Amino acid sequence: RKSSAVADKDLITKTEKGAQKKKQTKLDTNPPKGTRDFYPEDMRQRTWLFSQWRDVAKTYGFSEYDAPVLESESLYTRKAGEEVTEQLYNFVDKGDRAVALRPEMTPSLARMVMAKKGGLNLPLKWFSIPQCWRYERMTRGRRREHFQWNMDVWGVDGVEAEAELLSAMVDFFERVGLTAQDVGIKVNSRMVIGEVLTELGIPEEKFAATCVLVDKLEKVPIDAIQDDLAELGLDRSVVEKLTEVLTNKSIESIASVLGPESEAVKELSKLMSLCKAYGIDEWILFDASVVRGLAYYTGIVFEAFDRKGELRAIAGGGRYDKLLETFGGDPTPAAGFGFGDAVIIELLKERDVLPSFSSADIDSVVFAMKPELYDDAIAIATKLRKAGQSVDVVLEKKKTKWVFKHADRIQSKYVIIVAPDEFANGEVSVKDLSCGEQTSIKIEELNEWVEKTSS
Ligand SMILES: OCc1cccc(Br)n1
Repeated sequence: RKSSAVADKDLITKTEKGAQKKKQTKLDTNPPKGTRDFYPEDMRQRTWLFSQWRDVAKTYGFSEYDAPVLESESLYTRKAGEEVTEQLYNFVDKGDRAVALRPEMTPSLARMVMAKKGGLNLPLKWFSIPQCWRYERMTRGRRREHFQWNMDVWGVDGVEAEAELLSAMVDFFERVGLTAQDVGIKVNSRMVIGEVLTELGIPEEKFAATCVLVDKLEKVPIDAIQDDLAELGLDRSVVEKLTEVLTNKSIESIASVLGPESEAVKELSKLMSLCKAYGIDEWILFDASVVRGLAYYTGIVFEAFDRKGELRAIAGGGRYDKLLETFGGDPTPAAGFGFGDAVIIELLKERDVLPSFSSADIDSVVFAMKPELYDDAIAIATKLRKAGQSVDVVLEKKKTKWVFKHADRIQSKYVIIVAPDEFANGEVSVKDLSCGEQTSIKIEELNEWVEKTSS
């Protein structure tokens, strides 16, 4: 047996060697490709954005729900050539199940509604702020995750549901300091395309995939999707007729194309008059070229955009009356929107209306001038916390100079100094960092001080 001293020495050498070995394989501190870390300042910004979304949802009487970020892949196998399903973040799990990180929330919502088999009292007005995922080859270096505010109304046939959703979107924009000069919301109905395709004798089952292709036409030249169009059996004349119809920028002009009995024209006209009733019509404009890229939309569709045209769509949504049936459920009307967390932040920055999130909003830093006063300092901190203040306690022996620098750095409003002489007189010293003034306050009057300074 080695003496304990020798054994200890060996152990230390081994530990050092271990540490050295560990040092060589340095951790990659980046988050996984396409994902973000939220440090405290980022998290304050995210919490602020989510609280704006939650406030609007509450104001409109919507209830929050959630579902797993992981879903069965079968929820998203729609085979309509959508970007959102082609870039699925899917894999086979250890139980040999084909699963995916949700790329959107609506299918989870449909699954939850279907699970209750009519046991839910309609209409439903539900909202959620899920993190959604896509697996895009990093060629374009785009993000693979975002948080998307979802608001949905289930069980309402009429465009009253869409009008309520549009009003909620506008309410959010106004809350964060944007105006109808900054943002517009383009509104259309997929029934416009539906009526044109019916006129041209294209069967109903090609409707969804055609809409997805038309949406792509907005972004790429027609040659890029010629094969897809051919595969769908859409010859050039059909596409030319469609693109000609989609150039219409007024409901009157589309009415001249579709005729006075057009259902699309009727629902669009009704939606516009409801928007006037909400007082949001200056935000809303008809644009027949808006189709959105999700296959399951069946009627009204809309998308919010920045009027300077510098950013991608801010938010989008529409009616999706057939989604439950595609999952084998009962026909249930539904409409909703999705609102991503990235574009809106870019827009608020660009319009210079994004608040600052540098401050952790600390009211007081409390510190014991002498270690023997530490117990008294934490008793005072506890008193201030119970009175409603957010208090940062200096947990170690620090010089006063450090404490003032620290308090300044975290933008605290006050520094409470527990010093021997004042404490012996039943007082603490309070420094107001907004003006530098330092006064003594009786400990038994601290609650009144909190009251006075927080009003
Ligand atoms: O907007 C489409 C989408 C879906 C999931 C994740 C991200 Br980032 N973007």
